[in-house]
Amino acid sequence: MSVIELEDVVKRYQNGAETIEALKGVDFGAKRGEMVTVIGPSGSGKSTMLNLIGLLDTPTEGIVRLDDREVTDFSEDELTEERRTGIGFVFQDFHLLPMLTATENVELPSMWDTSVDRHERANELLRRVGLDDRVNHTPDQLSGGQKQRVAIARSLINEPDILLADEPTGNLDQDTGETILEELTRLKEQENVAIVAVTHDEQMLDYTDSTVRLVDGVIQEVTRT
Ligand SMILES: Nc1ncnc2c1ncn2[C@@H]1O[C@H](COP(=O)(O)OP(=O)(O)OP(=O)(O)O)[C@@H](O)[C@H]1O
Repeated sequence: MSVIELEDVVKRYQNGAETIEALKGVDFGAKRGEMVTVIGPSGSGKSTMLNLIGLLDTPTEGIVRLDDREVTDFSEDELTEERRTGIGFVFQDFHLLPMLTATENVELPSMWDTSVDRHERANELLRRVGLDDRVNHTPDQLSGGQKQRVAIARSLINEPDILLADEPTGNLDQDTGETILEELTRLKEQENVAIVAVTHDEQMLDYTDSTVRLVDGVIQEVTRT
């Protein structure tokens, strides 16, 4: 069963008198333990799709389902909770806080949670991404690939069901990009998360379970690897 699903989703933006149809009836799903990559040219609607999957926006038409529940049935509090704990985000430019150590950056999204030893869990996640010897380093003391590993560890701190990755290799050279993709491939199974990645990077397609090609707001092709 898909943990996140879009059914015949249309998204229109109103720009003054102009209406832009960014998604024109998109069907999409991602399961736990699976990586789905959305690829397409600039302006094809990838970010729009990611915003809907991340519950950061709502469709103009169609249905978004999370764990088989229609998102329109969620209360504001439930939506906030899902965004905070159900979904982890990884960005092209890492979004780490420069004054904080790797451990503190990883802990940050769980600051409200008093039920766990956050420090311990953050260090455990950093160990899992191979950074046990960098826990006390600040971002300026880390390479690009190491920063992205910290960001991946941070995205997992609240044990999300879905990890959304927006151009995760966009700021990395090819070799480093590959190690990050290997890391994500390993983690999707270990952590049992659905990974939805958006990219221009064709090298990602070697690592993904399924590729969705988006062109001008329409899914042109779905390829399973
Ligand atoms: N808030 C907005 N208001 C108006 N139009 C928008 C808005 N956001 C996106 N669009 C338009 O919707 C279309 C899809 O944009 P989107 O950002 O989803 O594309 P993308 O595939 O992510 O592009 P890129 O790879 O360049 O980031 C584009 O034509 C864009 O100009």
